[in-house]
Amino acid sequence: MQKYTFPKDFIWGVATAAYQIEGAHNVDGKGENIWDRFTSIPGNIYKNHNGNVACNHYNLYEKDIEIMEELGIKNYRLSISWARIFPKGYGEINQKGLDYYKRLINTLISKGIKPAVTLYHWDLPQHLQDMGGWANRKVIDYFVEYAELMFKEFGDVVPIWITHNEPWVVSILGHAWGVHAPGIKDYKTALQVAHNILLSHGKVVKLYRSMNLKGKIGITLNLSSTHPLTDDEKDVRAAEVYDGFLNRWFLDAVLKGTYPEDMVKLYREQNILPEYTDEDMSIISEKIDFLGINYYTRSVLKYDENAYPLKASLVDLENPKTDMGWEIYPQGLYELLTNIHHNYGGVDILITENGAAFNDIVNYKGKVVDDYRIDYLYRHLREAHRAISEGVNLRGYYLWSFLDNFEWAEGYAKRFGIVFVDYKTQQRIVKESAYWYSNVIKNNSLCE
Ligand SMILES: N=[N+]=NCCCCNC(=O)[C@@H]1[C@H]2[C@H](O)[C@@H](O)[C@H](O)[C@@H](CO)[C@@H]12
Repeated sequence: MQKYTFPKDFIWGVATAAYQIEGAHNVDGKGENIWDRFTSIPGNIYKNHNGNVACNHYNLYEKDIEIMEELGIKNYRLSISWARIFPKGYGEINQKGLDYYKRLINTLISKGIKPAVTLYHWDLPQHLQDMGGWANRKVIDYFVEYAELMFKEFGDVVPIWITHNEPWVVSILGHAWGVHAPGIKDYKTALQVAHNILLSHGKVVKLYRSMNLKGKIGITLNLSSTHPLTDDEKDVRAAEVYDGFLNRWFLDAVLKGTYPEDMVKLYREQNILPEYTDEDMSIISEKIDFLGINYYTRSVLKYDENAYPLKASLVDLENPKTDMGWEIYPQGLYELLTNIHHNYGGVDILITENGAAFNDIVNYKGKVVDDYRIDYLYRHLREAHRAISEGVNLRGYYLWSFLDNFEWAEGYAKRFGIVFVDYKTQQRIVKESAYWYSNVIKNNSLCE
C-alpha cells in the first residue's frame, strides 16, 4: 500500500470565518457589518438566509473546540469580526467583543491548538461602508488601528497572522459583480478597492515588523490554475488575461511590488485602472513570511468578444463537480504550487483553504458517510505531496471547513464542513471525513 508522508513539522489545520459561524450578530455590543446589512436585503442571499445565528459558535465555541481536541486537530484558522472589536470600525473599543476573542484564543491554546488569525474575512463594519468602504483610502488607516490593537492583545500568543482573505473576491464579487456585500457593480471601484486592500495589507505587515512580534504574517489569495478551452490563440490569450485578472495582479503586487504590465495596459484602455503610486507598491510588497493560498478548482477560459472587460469567459465543462458547481481538478493545485514556486522565488506557502461542498445527508444510523469529500481531500493532498516532493516550500494545509456554515450568497444550502451542523437544533455530527482527516494528522501521511 502506497504511503505519502509529509514533512515532519507540516501544519495540519482546519479553517472557519467569523461571519460564517459565530451568529450573535447584534449581541454584546457588536456593531453592524456589511454582511448583516447585505443579508437583510431580500433577494441577495439564497432563501434570504443570514448569519444572525449561523452555527452559534459565539456561544458554542467550547463544545466546538472539544470536537477539535477529540479529532487531534492542532491548528485552527479563525477570523476576528472587526465590528465586534470596533463597532464603528474605529475609536471606541467594545470590551465584551475583545473578551470573547480572549476566551476563544485562550481556550484554544489551553488545549494545545495553535490559532492562525485572519484579521479581515469580508465583514467590514457598516459604518465604514457608509463612508465609502474600501474605496475610501481613509479606511486603510482604520484597518491599521484595528490590526494594532489585535497585535497588542494577541501578538504574543498567536503565531500566524493573515491580514486579508481573498482580496479578489472582496473586490470583484463585492464591487464588480455585486453578488457579495456591499453589492456594488463597478469595475473601476472594484480595482481601487483591491488596491486599497493590498495597501492596507502592506501597512499592517510593516506595523507587525515594527512591533518585534515573534510570529509569522502573510496574506491569503484565492488562486486558480487557468486553462484555454482550445489551443486557438484567442482562447490562449483569454486564459492569460484571466490569469492576470485573478492571479498575477495580486501575486505580482504582493511578491514583486509591481502590477503586471499586460493587465495595467488592458485596465488603462478600459479606463478602470486604479490610482496608485510607486510608494504604494513598495508598501504592498513589504516582505511576508508566507503566502496563503485558497484553492478549490481550476478555471477554463474561452475568447468571448462580448465579455467585459476581459473578452474572456469561464467555460463550464461536463466534468465531475462539487455542490458549488466547481470542477474537481486536483492537478490544478499542483500546477499552481509549482508555478508560484518557480515564478515567485520559492516563497513559503500555506494552503489556507481547500475543501468541497457536497449534499451531505444524515443516514439512518445518524452518520454522515461523506466518501466523496474524502476522495476530494485525498486527491488534493496527493497533489500537494507531489509538489512538496518536487521542492515546493509548502508548510501547511488548513481544510475548509471545520463546520458546515453560512456559505455567503448560497446561505446554508452548501455544506463544506467535516462536522455536520443541524441548524434547527445546533447539533454537531462528526462526518466520516473528519475521522479520516484525524488519521491523516495522526500519521502525518496519506495512505492509498
Ligand atoms: N463566482 N465565483 N467565484 C469564483 C471563485 C470564488 C472562490 N471562493 C472562495 O474561494 C471562497 C473562500 C472563502 O474564503 C470562504 O469564506 C468560502 O466559504 C469558501 C467556499 O466558497 C471559499
